[in-house]
Amino acid sequence: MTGMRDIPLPDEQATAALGRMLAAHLHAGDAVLLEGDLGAGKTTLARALLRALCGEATMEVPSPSYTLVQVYEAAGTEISHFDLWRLDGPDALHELGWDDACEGVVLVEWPDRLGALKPDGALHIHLLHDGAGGRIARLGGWDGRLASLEAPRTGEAS
Ligand SMILES: Nc1ncnc2c1ncn2[C@@H]1O[C@H](COP(=O)(O)OP(=O)(O)OP(=O)(O)O)[C@@H](O)[C@H]1O
Repeated sequence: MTGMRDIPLPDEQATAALGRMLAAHLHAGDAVLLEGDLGAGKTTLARALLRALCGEATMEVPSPSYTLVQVYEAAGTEISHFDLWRLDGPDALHELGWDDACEGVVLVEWPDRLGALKPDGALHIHLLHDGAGGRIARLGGWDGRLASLEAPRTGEAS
């Protein structure tokens, strides 16, 4: 993928700060595809992003591991958080309301399960272990919008 950008995330606070920073750039119709092994930091990033989007720093953000999707609302826009690890195939995705969800903001964990439904122009985020206890966020896609992202600020209240 061209136009990739690596952001170092030395600790959990940096992962959360990246989530908050990204939230400020998201609009209806955006898709964020979040990849990473077990323990890579997907939940940390997703929770910070959703809390920032909804403007509620202490909001409960239940894992969609079993329900496959959790839906939030912010300023009239629906934000759908999918965890597709247990998805049974693309038909099940339609039953979960995928098509309507894409009119708002979608945040997808395990996006390889989307197959042909993977949205064009999505922001891809791959969280990788950096070998020193921290993580690296490898950002790609997003039709040139990556260049406009500022580096996340750490040290803010999460
Ligand atoms: N940049 C980071 N550096 C070091 N540790 C981090 C970083 N980001 C998150 N962590 C820590 O990594 C652990 C796993 O994070 P998290 O639960 O978010 O991962 P996950 O990808 O959702 O895992 P799973 O797929 O198993 O649910 C947590 O203890 C979290 O605090």
